[in-house]
Amino acid sequence: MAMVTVSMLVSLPTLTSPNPRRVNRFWQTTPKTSSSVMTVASGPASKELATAGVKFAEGEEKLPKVVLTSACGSEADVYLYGGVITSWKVPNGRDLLFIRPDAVFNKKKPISGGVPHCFPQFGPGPMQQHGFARNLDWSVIDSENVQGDPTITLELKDGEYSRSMWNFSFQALYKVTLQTKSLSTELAIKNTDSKPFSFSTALHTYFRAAVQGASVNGLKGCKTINKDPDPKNPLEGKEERDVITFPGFVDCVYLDAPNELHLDNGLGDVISIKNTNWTDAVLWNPYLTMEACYKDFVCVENAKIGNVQLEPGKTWTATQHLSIN
Ligand SMILES: O=P(O)(O)OC[C@H]1O[C@@H](O)[C@H](O)[C@@H](O)[C@@H]1O
Repeated sequence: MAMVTVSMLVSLPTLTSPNPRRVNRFWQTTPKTSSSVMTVASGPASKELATAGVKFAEGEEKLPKVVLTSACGSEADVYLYGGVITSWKVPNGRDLLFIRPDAVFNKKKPISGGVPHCFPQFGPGPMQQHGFARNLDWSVIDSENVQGDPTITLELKDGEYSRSMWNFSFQALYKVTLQTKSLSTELAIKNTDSKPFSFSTALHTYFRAAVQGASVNGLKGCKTINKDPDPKNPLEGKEERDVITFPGFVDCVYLDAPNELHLDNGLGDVISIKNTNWTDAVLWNPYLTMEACYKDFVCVENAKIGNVQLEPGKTWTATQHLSIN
Protein backbone atom coordinates (compact mmCIF):
# COMPACT_ATOMS: atom_id res chain seq x y z
CA MET A 1 0.00 0.00 0.00
CA ALA A 2 1.44 3.36 -1.03
CA MET A 3 1.99 6.02 1.57
CA VAL A 4 0.77 9.55 1.07
CA THR A 5 1.82 12.27 3.45
CA VAL A 6 -0.88 14.54 4.77
CA SER A 7 0.21 18.02 5.57
CA MET A 8 -1.52 20.22 8.09
CA LEU A 9 -0.15 23.42 6.66
CA VAL A 10 -2.62 26.18 7.22
CA SER A 11 -1.14 29.51 6.33
CA LEU A 12 -1.72 30.64 2.77
CA PRO A 13 -1.21 33.95 1.00
CA THR A 14 -4.17 36.11 0.16
CA LEU A 15 -6.14 33.95 -2.23
CA THR A 16 -9.56 35.01 -3.41
CA SER A 17 -12.11 32.61 -1.98
CA PRO A 18 -15.71 33.71 -1.95
CA ASN A 19 -18.24 31.77 0.11
CA PRO A 20 -19.74 29.25 0.19
CA ARG A 21 -16.74 26.99 0.01
CA ARG A 22 -15.43 23.69 1.17
CA VAL A 23 -11.80 23.57 2.11
CA ASN A 24 -9.42 20.67 2.60
CA ARG A 25 -5.75 20.93 3.34
CA PHE A 26 -3.87 18.04 1.93
CA TRP A 27 -1.01 16.00 0.92
CA GLN A 28 2.35 15.96 -0.68
CA THR A 29 4.12 13.16 -2.51
CA THR A 30 7.52 13.64 -0.96
CA PRO A 31 8.09 13.34 2.79
CA LYS A 32 8.92 16.46 4.73
CA THR A 33 10.60 16.79 8.06
CA SER A 34 8.06 18.92 9.81
CA SER A 35 6.28 18.37 13.07
CA SER A 36 3.06 19.51 11.43
CA VAL A 37 3.05 16.60 8.97
CA MET A 38 1.42 13.24 9.52
CA THR A 39 1.37 10.19 7.31
CA VAL A 40 -1.60 8.08 6.28
CA ALA A 41 -1.99 5.09 4.01
CA SER A 42 -3.77 5.38 0.69
CA GLY A 43 -4.46 3.25 -2.36
CA PRO A 44 -1.80 3.52 -5.08
CA ALA A 45 -4.03 4.05 -8.08
CA SER A 46 -6.36 6.91 -7.38
CA LYS A 47 -7.87 8.65 -4.44
CA GLU A 48 -11.11 10.56 -4.29
CA LEU A 49 -10.61 13.57 -2.14
CA ALA A 50 -13.22 14.99 0.14
CA THR A 51 -13.29 18.07 -2.07
CA ALA A 52 -15.81 17.79 -4.88
CA GLY A 53 -14.19 17.97 -8.31
CA VAL A 54 -10.66 17.22 -7.07
CA LYS A 55 -9.25 13.74 -7.62
CA PHE A 56 -5.74 12.43 -7.05
CA ALA A 57 -4.79 9.96 -9.79
CA GLU A 58 -1.95 8.29 -11.60
CA GLY A 59 -0.95 9.98 -14.81
CA GLU A 60 1.41 8.93 -17.58
CA GLU A 61 4.20 6.63 -16.34
CA LYS A 62 2.36 6.54 -13.00
CA LEU A 63 3.33 10.08 -12.14
CA PRO A 64 0.89 11.56 -9.63
CA LYS A 65 -1.53 14.11 -10.96
CA VAL A 66 -4.61 15.93 -9.77
CA VAL A 67 -7.72 15.93 -11.95
CA LEU A 68 -10.00 18.94 -11.52
CA THR A 69 -13.55 18.60 -12.79
CA SER A 70 -15.98 21.49 -12.73
CA ALA A 71 -19.70 21.02 -12.22
CA CYS A 72 -20.32 22.20 -15.80
CA GLY A 73 -18.06 19.66 -17.47
CA SER A 74 -14.64 21.26 -17.91
CA GLU A 75 -11.58 19.32 -16.75
CA ALA A 76 -7.91 20.00 -16.05
CA ASP A 77 -4.94 17.79 -15.17
CA VAL A 78 -2.12 19.06 -12.99
CA TYR A 79 1.05 16.98 -12.56
CA LEU A 80 2.88 17.40 -9.28
CA TYR A 81 6.17 16.88 -11.13
CA GLY A 82 6.86 20.41 -12.33
CA GLY A 83 3.52 21.71 -11.00
CA VAL A 84 2.48 21.68 -14.64
CA ILE A 85 -1.09 21.85 -15.94
CA THR A 86 -1.03 19.40 -18.83
CA SER A 87 -4.63 19.50 -19.99
CA TRP A 88 -7.51 21.99 -19.98
CA LYS A 89 -10.65 20.57 -21.54
CA VAL A 90 -13.55 22.97 -21.99
CA PRO A 91 -17.16 21.67 -21.88
CA ASN A 92 -17.22 20.86 -25.63
CA GLY A 93 -14.43 18.34 -24.90
CA ARG A 94 -11.66 20.22 -26.69
CA ASP A 95 -8.30 20.37 -24.94
CA LEU A 96 -6.93 23.88 -25.42
CA LEU A 97 -3.43 22.96 -24.21
CA PHE A 98 -0.79 20.97 -26.06
CA ILE A 99 1.70 18.33 -25.01
CA ARG A 100 4.60 17.85 -27.39
CA PRO A 101 5.02 14.37 -28.89
CA ASP A 102 8.57 14.26 -27.50
CA ALA A 103 7.33 14.87 -23.93
CA VAL A 104 8.46 12.31 -21.37
CA PHE A 105 6.91 11.56 -18.00
CA ASN A 106 9.87 9.89 -16.34
CA LYS A 107 11.31 12.90 -14.48
CA LYS A 108 14.42 12.77 -16.66
CA LYS A 109 13.44 16.12 -18.10
CA PRO A 110 10.59 18.58 -17.63
CA ILE A 111 7.24 17.66 -19.15
CA SER A 112 7.26 19.41 -22.53
CA GLY A 113 3.91 21.07 -22.93
CA GLY A 114 0.91 22.36 -21.00
CA VAL A 115 1.72 25.22 -18.65
CA PRO A 116 5.26 24.69 -17.34
CA HIS A 117 6.88 27.04 -14.85
CA CYS A 118 10.01 28.99 -15.64
CA PHE A 119 11.48 29.86 -12.24
CA PRO A 120 13.73 31.30 -10.86
CA GLN A 121 15.17 32.08 -14.27
CA PHE A 122 13.41 32.65 -17.58
CA GLY A 123 16.73 32.32 -19.35
CA PRO A 124 19.16 32.28 -20.86
CA GLY A 125 21.25 32.74 -17.75
CA PRO A 126 23.65 31.05 -15.35
CA MET A 127 21.45 28.06 -14.53
CA GLN A 128 19.62 25.55 -16.74
CA GLN A 129 17.20 27.06 -19.27
CA HIS A 130 13.95 28.10 -17.52
CA GLY A 131 15.25 27.26 -14.03
CA PHE A 132 14.38 24.28 -11.84
CA ALA A 133 10.70 24.64 -10.81
CA ARG A 134 9.52 22.58 -13.78
CA ASN A 135 11.62 19.59 -12.82
CA LEU A 136 10.86 19.29 -9.14
CA ASP A 137 7.94 17.70 -7.32
CA TRP A 138 5.42 20.19 -5.98
CA SER A 139 3.10 19.32 -3.07
CA VAL A 140 -0.63 19.83 -2.83
CA ILE A 141 -1.33 21.73 0.37
CA ASP A 142 -4.90 22.84 -0.09
CA SER A 143 -8.05 22.16 -2.08
CA GLU A 144 -11.47 23.67 -2.09
CA ASN A 145 -14.63 23.85 -4.13
CA VAL A 146 -16.28 27.20 -4.61
CA GLN A 147 -19.79 26.94 -6.07
CA GLY A 148 -18.84 23.97 -8.22
CA ASP A 149 -15.39 25.25 -9.21
CA PRO A 150 -12.49 23.11 -7.93
CA THR A 151 -9.25 24.68 -6.76
CA ILE A 152 -5.95 23.30 -5.60
CA THR A 153 -2.90 25.01 -4.19
CA LEU A 154 0.54 23.52 -4.87
CA GLU A 155 3.69 24.37 -2.99
CA LEU A 156 7.37 24.25 -3.88
CA LYS A 157 10.14 25.01 -1.43
CA ASP A 158 13.91 25.10 -1.74
CA GLY A 159 15.89 21.91 -1.19
CA GLU A 160 19.33 20.55 -1.83
CA TYR A 161 18.82 20.41 -5.61
CA SER A 162 17.50 23.97 -5.94
CA ARG A 163 20.15 25.30 -3.59
CA SER A 164 22.88 23.75 -5.73
CA MET A 165 21.80 26.22 -8.45
CA TRP A 166 20.27 29.06 -6.48
CA ASN A 167 21.25 29.23 -2.86
CA PHE A 168 18.12 30.81 -1.38
CA SER A 169 15.22 29.76 0.78
CA PHE A 170 11.85 30.38 -0.88
CA GLN A 171 8.26 29.23 -0.92
CA ALA A 172 6.24 29.15 -4.16
CA LEU A 173 2.47 28.73 -3.88
CA TYR A 174 0.52 28.04 -7.04
CA LYS A 175 -3.24 28.14 -6.89
CA VAL A 176 -5.10 26.61 -9.85
CA THR A 177 -8.85 27.18 -10.25
CA LEU A 178 -11.01 25.59 -12.92
CA GLN A 179 -14.27 27.21 -13.93
CA THR A 180 -16.71 26.31 -16.68
CA LYS A 181 -14.94 28.29 -19.39
CA SER A 182 -11.79 29.46 -17.68
CA LEU A 183 -8.62 28.33 -15.98
CA SER A 184 -7.04 30.68 -13.47
CA THR A 185 -3.73 30.55 -11.66
CA GLU A 186 -2.12 32.60 -8.96
CA LEU A 187 1.60 32.27 -8.34
CA ALA A 188 3.01 33.67 -5.11
CA ILE A 189 6.77 33.63 -4.53
CA LYS A 190 7.86 34.34 -0.96
CA ASN A 191 11.38 35.11 0.14
CA THR A 192 11.81 32.92 3.24
CA ASP A 193 15.55 33.63 3.37
CA SER A 194 17.37 36.13 5.55
CA LYS A 195 18.87 37.85 2.51
CA PRO A 196 17.26 39.45 -0.56
CA PHE A 197 17.05 37.54 -3.83
CA SER A 198 16.06 38.24 -7.40
CA PHE A 199 14.44 36.04 -10.02
CA SER A 200 12.74 36.03 -13.40
CA THR A 201 9.81 33.78 -14.21
CA ALA A 202 7.16 32.81 -16.77
CA LEU A 203 4.22 30.53 -17.42
CA HIS A 204 5.39 28.90 -20.62
CA THR A 205 1.91 28.00 -21.91
CA TYR A 206 1.69 25.66 -24.90
CA PHE A 207 -1.67 26.23 -26.63
CA ARG A 208 -2.99 23.69 -29.12
CA ALA A 209 -3.25 25.49 -32.47
CA ALA A 210 -3.28 25.19 -36.22
CA VAL A 211 -0.20 27.34 -36.61
CA GLN A 212 -1.02 28.68 -40.07
CA GLY A 213 -4.33 30.06 -38.83
CA ALA A 214 -3.17 31.16 -35.38
CA SER A 215 -2.73 34.79 -34.39
CA VAL A 216 -2.24 36.95 -31.31
CA ASN A 217 -3.80 40.34 -30.81
CA GLY A 218 -2.90 43.04 -28.30
CA LEU A 219 0.86 43.51 -28.50
CA LYS A 220 1.08 46.47 -30.88
CA GLY A 221 3.38 49.19 -29.56
CA CYS A 222 5.30 46.95 -27.14
CA LYS A 223 9.08 47.00 -27.01
CA THR A 224 10.43 43.74 -28.35
CA ILE A 225 13.50 41.59 -27.85
CA ASN A 226 13.43 39.44 -30.93
CA LYS A 227 15.40 36.19 -31.18
CA ASP A 228 14.55 35.96 -34.88
CA PRO A 229 16.68 35.74 -36.96
CA ASP A 230 19.49 35.00 -34.49
CA PRO A 231 18.57 33.61 -31.04
CA LYS A 232 22.12 34.31 -29.83
CA ASN A 233 21.92 37.99 -30.77
CA PRO A 234 18.40 39.21 -29.94
CA LEU A 235 17.40 42.51 -31.54
CA GLU A 236 15.54 45.27 -29.75
CA GLY A 237 12.60 46.78 -31.59
CA LYS A 238 8.94 47.75 -31.40
CA GLU A 239 5.90 45.72 -32.44
CA GLU A 240 4.05 47.49 -35.27
CA ARG A 241 1.45 44.82 -36.03
CA ASP A 242 -2.09 44.66 -34.66
CA VAL A 243 -2.27 40.95 -35.33
CA ILE A 244 0.77 38.72 -35.04
CA THR A 245 0.85 35.51 -37.03
CA PHE A 246 3.23 32.55 -37.07
CA PRO A 247 4.43 32.14 -40.67
CA GLY A 248 7.85 30.83 -39.60
CA PHE A 249 10.19 30.77 -36.60
CA VAL A 250 8.88 33.07 -33.86
CA ASP A 251 10.71 33.75 -30.59
CA CYS A 252 10.10 37.20 -29.23
CA VAL A 253 9.85 38.86 -25.83
CA TYR A 254 7.36 41.72 -25.47
CA LEU A 255 8.15 44.12 -22.64
CA ASP A 256 5.41 45.89 -20.69
CA ALA A 257 2.71 43.92 -22.45
CA PRO A 258 -0.94 44.75 -21.75
CA ASN A 259 -2.92 42.75 -19.23
CA GLU A 260 -5.10 41.09 -21.84
CA LEU A 261 -4.13 39.37 -25.09
CA HIS A 262 -6.26 37.30 -27.43
CA LEU A 263 -5.11 34.13 -29.10
CA ASP A 264 -7.03 32.82 -32.09
CA ASN A 265 -5.83 29.23 -32.13
CA GLY A 266 -6.85 28.67 -35.73
CA LEU A 267 -9.08 25.83 -34.58
CA GLY A 268 -12.20 27.86 -33.84
CA ASP A 269 -11.38 29.18 -30.37
CA VAL A 270 -10.44 32.69 -29.32
CA ILE A 271 -8.75 32.51 -25.94
CA SER A 272 -8.53 35.55 -23.71
CA ILE A 273 -5.25 35.61 -21.78
CA LYS A 274 -5.56 38.06 -18.91
CA ASN A 275 -3.03 38.71 -16.21
CA THR A 276 -2.08 40.81 -13.25
CA ASN A 277 1.58 41.51 -12.57
CA TRP A 278 2.95 39.32 -15.35
CA THR A 279 4.35 42.44 -16.96
CA ASP A 280 5.84 40.86 -20.08
CA ALA A 281 4.87 38.30 -22.72
CA VAL A 282 6.69 35.85 -24.96
CA LEU A 283 5.57 34.35 -28.25
CA TRP A 284 7.32 31.21 -29.43
CA ASN A 285 6.94 28.75 -32.25
CA PRO A 286 10.01 26.68 -33.15
CA TYR A 287 9.01 26.15 -36.81
CA LEU A 288 11.24 23.58 -38.56
CA THR A 289 13.49 23.13 -35.54
CA MET A 290 10.59 20.95 -34.26
CA GLU A 291 9.34 19.61 -37.53
CA ALA A 292 7.19 16.90 -35.92
CA CYS A 293 4.90 19.26 -34.03
CA TYR A 294 5.43 22.96 -34.76
CA LYS A 295 2.20 23.08 -36.80
CA ASP A 296 0.16 22.00 -33.80
CA PHE A 297 0.92 24.61 -31.12
CA VAL A 298 1.98 28.12 -30.27
CA CYS A 299 3.37 29.31 -26.96
CA VAL A 300 1.94 32.52 -25.54
CA GLU A 301 3.71 33.08 -22.25
CA ASN A 302 3.01 35.48 -19.45
CA ALA A 303 6.42 36.43 -18.15
CA LYS A 304 8.45 38.60 -15.84
CA ILE A 305 11.64 39.05 -17.80
CA GLY A 306 13.35 41.77 -15.78
CA ASN A 307 14.49 40.54 -12.39
CA VAL A 308 12.08 40.80 -9.47
CA GLN A 309 13.97 41.94 -6.37
CA LEU A 310 12.48 40.44 -3.23
CA GLU A 311 13.45 41.35 0.32
CA PRO A 312 13.26 38.76 3.13
CA GLY A 313 9.68 38.06 4.18
CA LYS A 314 8.19 39.70 1.07
CA THR A 315 5.96 38.00 -1.51
CA TRP A 316 5.57 38.63 -5.24
CA THR A 317 2.21 37.55 -6.71
CA ALA A 318 0.91 37.30 -10.28
CA THR A 319 -2.29 35.90 -11.74
CA GLN A 320 -3.20 34.47 -15.13
CA HIS A 321 -6.77 33.98 -16.32
CA LEU A 322 -7.39 31.98 -19.50
CA SER A 323 -10.94 31.96 -20.81
CA ILE A 324 -13.13 31.35 -23.82
CA ASN A 325 -16.53 32.84 -24.63
O1 LIG B 1 12.10 24.39 -22.81
P1 LIG B 1 11.09 24.32 -23.93
O2 LIG B 1 9.71 24.01 -23.47
O3 LIG B 1 11.56 23.41 -25.03
O4 LIG B 1 11.01 25.76 -24.56
C1 LIG B 1 12.16 26.40 -25.07
C2 LIG B 1 11.81 27.77 -25.61
O5 LIG B 1 11.15 28.49 -24.59
C3 LIG B 1 10.74 29.81 -24.95
O6 LIG B 1 10.14 30.39 -23.82
C4 LIG B 1 11.95 30.62 -25.33
O7 LIG B 1 11.52 31.91 -25.74
C5 LIG B 1 12.71 29.93 -26.44
O8 LIG B 1 13.89 30.67 -26.73
C6 LIG B 1 13.07 28.51 -26.03
O9 LIG B 1 13.68 27.86 -27.13
